[in-house]
Amino acid sequence: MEASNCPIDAHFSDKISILLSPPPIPQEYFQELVAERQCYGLKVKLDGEHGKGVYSGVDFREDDLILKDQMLVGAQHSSNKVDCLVCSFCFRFIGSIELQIGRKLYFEELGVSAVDECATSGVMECGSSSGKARLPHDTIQSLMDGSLRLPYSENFPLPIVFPCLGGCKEAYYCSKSCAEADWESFHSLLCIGRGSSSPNTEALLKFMKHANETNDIFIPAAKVISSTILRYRKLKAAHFKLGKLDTSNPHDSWLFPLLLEAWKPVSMGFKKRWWDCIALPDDVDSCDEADFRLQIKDLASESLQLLKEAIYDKECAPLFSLDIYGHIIGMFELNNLDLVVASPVEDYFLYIDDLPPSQKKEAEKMTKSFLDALGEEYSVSCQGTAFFPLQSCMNHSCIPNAKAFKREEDKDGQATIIALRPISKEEEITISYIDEDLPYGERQEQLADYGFTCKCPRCIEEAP
Ligand SMILES: C[S@@+](CC[C@H](N)C(=O)[O-])C[C@H]1O[C@@H](n2cnc3c(N)ncnc32)[C@H](O)[C@@H]1O
Repeated sequence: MEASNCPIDAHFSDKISILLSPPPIPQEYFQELVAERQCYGLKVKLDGEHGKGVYSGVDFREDDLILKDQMLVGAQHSSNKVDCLVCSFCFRFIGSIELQIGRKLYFEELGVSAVDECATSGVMECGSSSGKARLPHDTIQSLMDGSLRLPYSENFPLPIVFPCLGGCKEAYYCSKSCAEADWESFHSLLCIGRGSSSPNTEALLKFMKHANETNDIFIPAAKVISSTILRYRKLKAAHFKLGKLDTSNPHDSWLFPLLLEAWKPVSMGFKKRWWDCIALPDDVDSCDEADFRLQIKDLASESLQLLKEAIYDKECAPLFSLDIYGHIIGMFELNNLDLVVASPVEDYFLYIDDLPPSQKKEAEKMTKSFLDALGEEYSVSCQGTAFFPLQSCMNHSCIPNAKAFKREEDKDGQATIIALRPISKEEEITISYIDEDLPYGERQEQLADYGFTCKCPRCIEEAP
């Protein structure tokens, strides 16, 4: 399906095709990533069969840490925001155990709750949460303002909450450095506060509302565009400073290479257009497939229009083409690792449960009412969508030799990959994109979402 009749797509078609052509693997780029992450045993290579893949440069033993990958861009699901307060840059839980619990109960009191913690639509539901004990409003307030302390919560300290540099009430941080890094990398253009660099924060609000009401995958996509623009501006400023560009005559032939350079980290991501690669939902008949894909494309077009009104930069115009926007969203669809950070509230209640009987009895006099008010979902992990530049180069196998695994010490949104068995030097490192315990047919069905049929040795053996 062609991208669109969007004028930017037609006007910049040459540049868009350069931005979208898969680059040869720049070894220095991946070497830099490997060095930054200090995972020196890894190499990214083209194996010819499945595109890029990650290979081992050393021997790994079972349970060895292979990689701790930092995300290039990520966003917490909108629906998850009522359940946990996390740093908008590194996704670490912030505030205090009391604030986490009080905030969740406060939203429930208001009748706002996440419809489904796994849903990607980001839609929130209003209504009363049935079957849970209610706590007085003042008690919830005192949890949130810190005047009420829970027993032993000092054993679960969380970083204090840092506000957004632009003054919005949407983004909070675990530290000044995260607030500054987010501001410089993504948020200055997407902030709806008074200090925002967006020329039109009203349009930005409309964009956010549209994303929250339709599909919150548009938010990380907007972050990709914003970060590319901000990188481009930095590169341009550095070139001017070094006298490499003539300020009186900024020429396209000088500026486009800077845009390409700014786009480079995103260009490495495997991608296809969203409306071409998205799996057909079970409730859509195959004879309605063309209509369904057209609706998805129209939705992306609506979202892009709003984003364009909010942050358009004419020197970065090709980024606002529907083709590029569709490919960015498709990149999130096809790269399989979700953002997940476990909640410290779970650890807190488990700690209380494990106390010696007399201490437990005493502590529970206070904690029980909160646990009852929180109900079964007393602790919800932070969940979102993220793109990890190295992990996303790992191919799938139904008999993987590695897996993504959160350890006790992994308290933020990084992706941790661990060896499942000994891996020898030069072997490809594979992970499973799905639950590999499923039977053959179901595995293939789920892998169809990633656009391929698995032909790993196990699938070959189990194929009917
Ligand atoms: C997360 S990317 C993995 C890196 C990718 N090979 C690349 O070139 O960037 C996922 C895509 O890689 C390809 N892929 C991964 N594992 C595969 C496999 N076992 N068989 C065929 N294609 C695979 C599919 O096209 C899939 O959508």
